[in-house]
Amino acid sequence: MERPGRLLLLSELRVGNAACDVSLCRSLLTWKRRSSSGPVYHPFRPSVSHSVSVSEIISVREEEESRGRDDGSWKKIKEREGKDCRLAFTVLYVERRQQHRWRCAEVTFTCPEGALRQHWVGSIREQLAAIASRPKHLLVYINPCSGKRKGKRIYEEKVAPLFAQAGVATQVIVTERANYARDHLRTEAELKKFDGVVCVGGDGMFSEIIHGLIWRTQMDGGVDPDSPDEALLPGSLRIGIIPAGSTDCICFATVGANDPVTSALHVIVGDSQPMDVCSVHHNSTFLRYSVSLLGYGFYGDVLTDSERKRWLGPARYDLSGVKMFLTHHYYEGTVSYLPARGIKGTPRDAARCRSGCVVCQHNGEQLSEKPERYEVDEASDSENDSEWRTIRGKFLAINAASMSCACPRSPKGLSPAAHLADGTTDLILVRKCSRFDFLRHLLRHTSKDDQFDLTFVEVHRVRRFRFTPRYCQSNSDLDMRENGKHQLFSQICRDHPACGCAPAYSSWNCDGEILTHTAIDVRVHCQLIKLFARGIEEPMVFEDLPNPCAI
Ligand SMILES: Nc1ncnc2c1ncn2[C@@H]1O[C@H](COP(=O)(O)OP(=O)(O)OP(=O)(O)O)[C@@H](O)[C@H]1O
Ligand SMILES: CCCCCCCCCCCCC/C=C/[C@@H](O)[C@H](CO)NC(=O)CCCCC
Ligand SMILES: [Ca+2]
Repeated sequence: MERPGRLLLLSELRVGNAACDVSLCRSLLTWKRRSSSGPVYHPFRPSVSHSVSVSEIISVREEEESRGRDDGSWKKIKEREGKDCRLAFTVLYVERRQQHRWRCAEVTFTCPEGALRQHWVGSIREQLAAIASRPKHLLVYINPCSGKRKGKRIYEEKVAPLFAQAGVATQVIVTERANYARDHLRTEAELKKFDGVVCVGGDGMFSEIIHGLIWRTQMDGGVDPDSPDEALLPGSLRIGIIPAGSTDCICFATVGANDPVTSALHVIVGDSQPMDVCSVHHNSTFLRYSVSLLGYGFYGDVLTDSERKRWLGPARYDLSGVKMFLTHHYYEGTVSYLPARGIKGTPRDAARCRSGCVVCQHNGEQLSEKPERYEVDEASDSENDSEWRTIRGKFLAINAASMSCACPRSPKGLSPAAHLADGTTDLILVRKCSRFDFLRHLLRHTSKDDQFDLTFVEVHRVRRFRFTPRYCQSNSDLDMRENGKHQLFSQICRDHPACGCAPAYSSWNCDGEILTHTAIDVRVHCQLIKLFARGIEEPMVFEDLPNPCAI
């Protein structure tokens, strides 16, 4: 029973031919078919009830009076649809489909009189306007070259009409070159005018957006991005991702699907998902930020090789993946890391990071309440500090996954138990092993088997790590990528793997971009940015499922 104080509206309205009791409470719009004997409970004819949370209503519109008036079909429409459009209003709302997809559904209510319709429409609009987290003005960047080059069409056909229906104003910029969006955000964009930034593209385009926004925030706040020890300032604008790229792992891991309509709806309802960001430095020079994968060895080589095959589209990764698997290069070097202590969660947990994740909440609160704890670790981070661990060896792959990196290629991801916003990254070390063993490890990314349960694989949840390739160790300040001799030999070996000579170094794959240095220092910044997302929702239990019987 609803407490009377919470009930805003209760009317008998029609939905199609059926009379319904329709109520609007503070957070719920409910319509329930009346049984023929009135609103009394009938054990053999249960009435169908639908509820929509106001937070998931997209918009409400009054139906047009002119429909069918001129050609005399008005009466027919009335008869067929059982409604008088002059007194009707339609509510557009989020409907959940399979595999975390959202769609915009609608229901039309017919009122007995115009004043009642006004009252209903006005009340719903008032409630929607009171949701402060909904964006009203968005800055949209479209990469016309992402994935299968369909970004512009996807935005125009699937996303723009939804934003228009929801009354979200946009400024749309189609990028003209790589780094156009990043540079525009750094220097030109009037960010005060907007409630968020939307990027239409892949992980590389998202990377441009965060680089622009994070840079601008640090400049405005007087923070030096070149200092690996300085805490970065969080930005105020949320970012929406309309997936149109080749991997789209950031969208997949934060929403659960790579679907432009689903993403647009998460933007409209004003969702918010905090996310960790890693800063990557070489000595005291800032290189890049990363939110998904930092991969040396296998994933670095796959990316380097695939960049020469861009014309192939998303299939380039499969081809380069097979090639690099057969090439089977290993790399020598030293990894040092600062284990994440005093936090919840481990990389071998069965639990996954999901919507409203308690691990992320707990760790985020702990790091913001006791930043000194974090700072103490950071301040005493000399190589001699007992907290730091060091591993020297030969590796096929060194991967740091700050989130699961789930994507359609690997629905559980590189580190299935990694968290979006817990202030840590999972450092995965795959030591030199046979081709057969490496294949076992890789294939486990696509099955239920545990990819870490192998003797040559280890995984550590860390807050900071460093890597130095072996050939840099004699002079750690010198990065051998800048040494012409080694670069030349390495290039020859890369292009002619049959020569049997192992290359000295690989490259880092940083969220799909190649880094210019191999010796790096990586630090996780807990919850530095926010997305228009809510994390992957758990599948609904039976009682929560929308009733399939439409009214
Ligand atoms: N107008 C443009 N012309 C050429 N390149 C662009 C343009 N705008 C952005 N870029 C660059 O294109 C690269 C790839 O873009 P994006 O990440 O959107 O697609 P993708 O590589 O197909 O997808 P994914 O990163 O998911 O694999 C990015 O590095 C980005 O900087
Ligand atoms: C021989 C059979 C092997 C099958 C194994 C499949 C394993 C798949 C794991 C997928 C991990 C994706 C990690 C995501 C990285 C993104 O930040 C980045 C940018 O989009 N994508 C790539 O680098 C693209 C990297 C694509 C790698 C294949
Ligand atoms: Ca994380």
